[in-house]
Amino acid sequence: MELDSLGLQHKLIVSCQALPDEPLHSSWIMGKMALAAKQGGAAGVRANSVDDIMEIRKQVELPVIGIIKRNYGEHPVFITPTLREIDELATTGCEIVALDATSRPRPDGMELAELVRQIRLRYPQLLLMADVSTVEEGVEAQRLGFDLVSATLVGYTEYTQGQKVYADDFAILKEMVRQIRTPIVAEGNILTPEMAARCLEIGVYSVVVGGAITRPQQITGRFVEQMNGVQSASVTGQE
Ligand SMILES: CC(=O)N[C@H](C=O)[C@@H](O)[C@H](O)[C@H](O)COP(=O)(O)O
Repeated sequence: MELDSLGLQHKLIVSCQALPDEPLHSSWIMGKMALAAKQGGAAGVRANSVDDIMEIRKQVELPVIGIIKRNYGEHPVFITPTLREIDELATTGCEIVALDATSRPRPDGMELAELVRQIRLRYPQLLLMADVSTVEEGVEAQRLGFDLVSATLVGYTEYTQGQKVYADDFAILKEMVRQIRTPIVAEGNILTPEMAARCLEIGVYSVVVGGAITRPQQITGRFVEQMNGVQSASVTGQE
């Protein structure tokens, strides 16, 4: 499959995810989230688990980036960690699969290069998106032939803790665009429409927005945080 045939270039992809410990955990709700995203003009969807992807595909005809988040004990690699998750995702017909492409060892001990080789052999049609946390990991993902490189894990690996993709006017994305020819995806903590537009100016291929659209507990939290500590005019006026 050709990436450019999916119509994702310079477009918004909405991540519709709610894990078991989140209030909206439900394939039915994720299907409706995807429908709402489509009505709002999203060009694609990112989703977790076979059940959610199947429901989303019933609701919308948009390209899907599929992942399976699975924990193997205490192992830190959890986004599509092994070939087992790839086999499961292949049953959904999702156009793109995203997987952890950090330099960390995988739970089954397989090297990333070998995993990519096996996926290409089994599923030559599948497009592969590398979820990385550093520019160097993005460079390596390009070398391994990934179709997309996404900044998904910036700030989420032990060695990038505390980093935000938007720091210093998206410095890390600028560096990825400069060093990597593979299309770059801005993902993770893109919180406003202005931020998404800025990522396009910087030269990314697409922007993935999750929580700021589909996690109401996060959206509510930001309202509350902003409002806390503000003294209302009427209260201060009475003093
Ligand atoms: C680190 C991790 O587990 N990221 C996950 C990857 O699929 C999702 O939980 C995020 O929602 C997604 O990347 C979009 O990011 P944000 O929700 O910040 O817009």
